[in-house]
Amino acid sequence: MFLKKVYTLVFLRNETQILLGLKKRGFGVNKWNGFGGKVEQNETIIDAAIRELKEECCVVVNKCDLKNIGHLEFTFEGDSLLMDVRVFSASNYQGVPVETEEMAPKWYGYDEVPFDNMWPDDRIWFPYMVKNKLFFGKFHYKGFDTILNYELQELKSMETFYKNKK
Ligand SMILES: CNc1ncnc2c1ncn2[C@@H]1O[C@H](COP(=O)(O)OP(=O)(O)OP(=O)(O)O)[C@@H](O)[C@H]1O
Repeated sequence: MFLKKVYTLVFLRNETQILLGLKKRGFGVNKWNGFGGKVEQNETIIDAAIRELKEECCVVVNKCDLKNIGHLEFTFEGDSLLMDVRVFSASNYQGVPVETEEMAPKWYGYDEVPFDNMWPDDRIWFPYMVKNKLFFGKFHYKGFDTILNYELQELKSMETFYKNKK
Protein backbone atom coordinates (compact mmCIF):
# COMPACT_ATOMS: atom_id res chain seq x y z
CA MET A 1 0.00 0.00 0.00
CA PHE A 2 1.26 3.42 -0.95
CA LEU A 3 0.59 6.75 0.68
CA LYS A 4 -0.24 9.05 -2.21
CA LYS A 5 0.61 12.74 -2.20
CA VAL A 6 -0.38 15.05 -5.06
CA TYR A 7 2.11 17.55 -6.49
CA THR A 8 2.07 20.09 -9.29
CA LEU A 9 4.75 20.81 -11.88
CA VAL A 10 4.39 23.81 -14.19
CA PHE A 11 6.44 24.71 -17.26
CA LEU A 12 6.22 28.11 -18.94
CA ARG A 13 7.01 27.64 -22.60
CA ASN A 14 7.13 29.42 -25.89
CA GLU A 15 8.00 28.12 -29.33
CA THR A 16 11.75 28.17 -28.77
CA GLN A 17 12.32 28.16 -25.01
CA ILE A 18 11.24 26.62 -21.71
CA LEU A 19 11.54 28.18 -18.25
CA LEU A 20 13.30 26.06 -15.64
CA GLY A 21 14.14 26.92 -12.07
CA LEU A 22 17.17 25.83 -10.06
CA LYS A 23 15.77 24.55 -6.77
CA LYS A 24 17.58 26.26 -3.91
CA ARG A 25 16.25 24.17 -1.00
CA GLY A 26 14.32 21.05 -0.01
CA PHE A 27 13.40 18.09 -2.20
CA GLY A 28 15.38 18.13 -5.47
CA VAL A 29 17.78 20.84 -4.25
CA ASN A 30 20.34 21.92 -6.90
CA LYS A 31 18.31 20.37 -9.70
CA TRP A 32 16.66 22.27 -12.56
CA ASN A 33 12.94 21.59 -12.78
CA GLY A 34 9.57 23.15 -13.48
CA PHE A 35 7.78 25.05 -10.71
CA GLY A 36 5.50 23.29 -8.27
CA GLY A 37 4.96 21.57 -4.97
CA LYS A 38 2.47 19.79 -2.77
CA VAL A 39 -1.24 20.36 -3.15
CA GLU A 40 -2.53 21.53 0.23
CA GLN A 41 -5.69 20.35 1.97
CA ASN A 42 -8.80 22.20 0.77
CA GLU A 43 -7.01 23.39 -2.35
CA THR A 44 -7.70 22.32 -5.91
CA ILE A 45 -4.82 20.98 -7.98
CA ILE A 46 -5.05 23.89 -10.41
CA ASP A 47 -5.07 26.44 -7.56
CA ALA A 48 -1.97 24.77 -6.12
CA ALA A 49 -0.25 24.99 -9.51
CA ILE A 50 -1.04 28.72 -9.72
CA ARG A 51 0.05 29.34 -6.11
CA GLU A 52 3.35 27.45 -6.41
CA LEU A 53 4.28 29.21 -9.66
CA LYS A 54 3.66 32.58 -8.01
CA GLU A 55 5.53 31.67 -4.81
CA GLU A 56 8.51 30.27 -6.68
CA CYS A 57 9.06 32.82 -9.47
CA CYS A 58 6.43 35.57 -8.97
CA VAL A 59 4.61 34.85 -12.22
CA VAL A 60 0.81 34.91 -12.33
CA VAL A 61 -1.06 32.55 -14.60
CA ASN A 62 -4.81 32.31 -15.17
CA LYS A 63 -6.61 29.01 -14.70
CA CYS A 64 -7.69 28.89 -18.31
CA ASP A 65 -4.09 29.28 -19.52
CA LEU A 66 -2.82 26.20 -17.64
CA LYS A 67 -2.95 23.05 -19.72
CA ASN A 68 -2.64 19.66 -18.04
CA ILE A 69 -0.18 17.84 -20.31
CA GLY A 70 0.92 14.86 -18.28
CA HIS A 71 0.71 12.69 -15.21
CA LEU A 72 3.77 11.23 -13.48
CA GLU A 73 4.06 8.80 -10.59
CA PHE A 74 7.23 8.35 -8.57
CA THR A 75 7.98 5.69 -5.97
CA PHE A 76 11.20 5.04 -4.13
CA GLU A 77 12.57 1.67 -3.02
CA GLY A 78 11.74 1.08 0.65
CA ASP A 79 9.43 4.10 0.89
CA SER A 80 5.62 3.98 1.02
CA LEU A 81 5.23 7.44 -0.57
CA LEU A 82 3.73 7.62 -4.05
CA MET A 83 4.29 11.06 -5.59
CA ASP A 84 1.41 11.82 -7.93
CA VAL A 85 2.62 14.70 -10.10
CA ARG A 86 0.28 16.71 -12.35
CA VAL A 87 2.26 18.37 -15.12
CA PHE A 88 1.06 21.63 -16.67
CA SER A 89 2.22 23.90 -19.45
CA ALA A 90 1.41 27.57 -20.02
CA SER A 91 2.44 30.06 -22.65
CA ASN A 92 0.34 33.00 -21.44
CA TYR A 93 1.13 34.55 -18.08
CA GLN A 94 1.64 37.87 -16.37
CA GLY A 95 4.93 39.17 -15.01
CA VAL A 96 8.59 38.43 -15.47
CA PRO A 97 10.07 35.39 -13.67
CA VAL A 98 12.37 36.45 -10.83
CA GLU A 99 14.55 34.60 -8.35
CA THR A 100 12.94 33.75 -5.00
CA GLU A 101 14.13 31.97 -1.86
CA GLU A 102 13.12 28.68 -3.44
CA MET A 103 14.01 28.92 -7.14
CA ALA A 104 16.36 30.69 -9.57
CA PRO A 105 14.60 30.83 -12.96
CA LYS A 106 16.28 30.67 -16.34
CA TRP A 107 15.03 30.27 -19.93
CA TYR A 108 16.53 27.38 -21.91
CA GLY A 109 16.34 26.62 -25.60
CA TYR A 110 14.81 23.16 -26.20
CA ASP A 111 18.21 21.88 -27.37
CA GLU A 112 20.07 23.13 -24.28
CA VAL A 113 17.96 21.67 -21.47
CA PRO A 114 20.45 20.73 -18.66
CA PHE A 115 19.42 17.08 -18.21
CA ASP A 116 22.65 16.24 -16.36
CA ASN A 117 21.46 18.51 -13.53
CA MET A 118 17.82 17.39 -13.49
CA TRP A 119 15.81 14.42 -12.20
CA PRO A 120 16.85 11.39 -14.31
CA ASP A 121 13.21 10.83 -15.35
CA ASP A 122 13.02 14.25 -17.02
CA ARG A 123 15.27 13.11 -19.84
CA ILE A 124 12.78 10.33 -20.58
CA TRP A 125 9.48 12.22 -20.65
CA PHE A 126 10.60 15.71 -21.78
CA PRO A 127 10.56 14.65 -25.45
CA TYR A 128 6.81 14.00 -25.14
CA MET A 129 6.21 17.46 -23.71
CA VAL A 130 8.41 19.13 -26.33
CA LYS A 131 6.47 17.38 -29.12
CA ASN A 132 3.17 18.42 -27.49
CA LYS A 133 2.19 14.83 -26.74
CA LEU A 134 0.20 14.06 -23.59
CA PHE A 135 1.87 11.48 -21.39
CA PHE A 136 1.64 9.15 -18.39
CA GLY A 137 4.81 7.94 -16.75
CA LYS A 138 5.57 5.73 -13.73
CA PHE A 139 9.12 5.66 -12.36
CA HIS A 140 10.48 3.53 -9.53
CA TYR A 141 13.71 4.83 -8.03
CA LYS A 142 16.48 3.40 -5.89
CA GLY A 143 17.74 6.41 -3.99
CA PHE A 144 17.38 9.61 -6.00
CA ASP A 145 19.77 8.86 -8.87
CA THR A 146 18.81 5.44 -10.18
CA ILE A 147 15.61 4.49 -12.00
CA LEU A 148 15.06 0.75 -11.37
CA ASN A 149 12.14 0.54 -13.80
CA TYR A 150 9.64 2.72 -15.57
CA GLU A 151 6.67 2.83 -17.92
CA LEU A 152 5.81 5.70 -20.20
CA GLN A 153 2.93 6.07 -22.61
CA GLU A 154 1.34 8.67 -24.80
CA LEU A 155 -2.24 9.61 -23.90
CA LYS A 156 -5.02 10.67 -26.23
CA SER A 157 -6.77 12.81 -23.65
CA MET A 158 -6.06 13.67 -20.00
CA GLU A 159 -9.81 13.67 -19.29
CA THR A 160 -10.24 10.11 -20.52
CA PHE A 161 -7.11 9.09 -18.61
CA TYR A 162 -8.47 10.43 -15.30
CA LYS A 163 -11.95 9.07 -15.99
CA ASN A 164 -10.54 5.55 -16.38
CA LYS A 165 -8.02 5.78 -13.54
CA LYS A 166 -9.03 3.90 -10.42
C1 LIG B 1 11.46 12.02 -8.69
N1 LIG B 1 11.42 12.70 -9.93
C2 LIG B 1 10.88 13.92 -10.13
N2 LIG B 1 10.97 14.38 -11.40
C3 LIG B 1 10.49 15.60 -11.70
N3 LIG B 1 9.91 16.41 -10.82
C4 LIG B 1 9.80 15.98 -9.56
C5 LIG B 1 10.27 14.73 -9.16
N4 LIG B 1 9.99 14.58 -7.86
C6 LIG B 1 9.38 15.69 -7.45
N5 LIG B 1 9.25 16.54 -8.47
C7 LIG B 1 8.67 17.89 -8.39
O1 LIG B 1 9.48 18.60 -7.47
C8 LIG B 1 8.68 19.51 -6.73
C9 LIG B 1 8.83 19.15 -5.27
O2 LIG B 1 8.12 20.03 -4.52
P1 LIG B 1 8.42 20.28 -2.97
O3 LIG B 1 9.51 21.25 -2.83
O4 LIG B 1 8.57 18.99 -2.26
O5 LIG B 1 7.04 20.91 -2.58
P2 LIG B 1 6.71 22.17 -1.69
O6 LIG B 1 7.18 23.40 -2.40
O7 LIG B 1 5.27 22.08 -1.39
O8 LIG B 1 7.60 21.85 -0.47
P3 LIG B 1 7.86 22.58 0.89
O9 LIG B 1 6.88 23.70 0.99
O10 LIG B 1 9.30 23.01 0.79
O11 LIG B 1 7.65 21.47 1.89
C10 LIG B 1 7.27 19.36 -7.24
O12 LIG B 1 7.02 20.31 -8.26
C11 LIG B 1 7.28 17.95 -7.84
O13 LIG B 1 6.32 17.83 -8.85
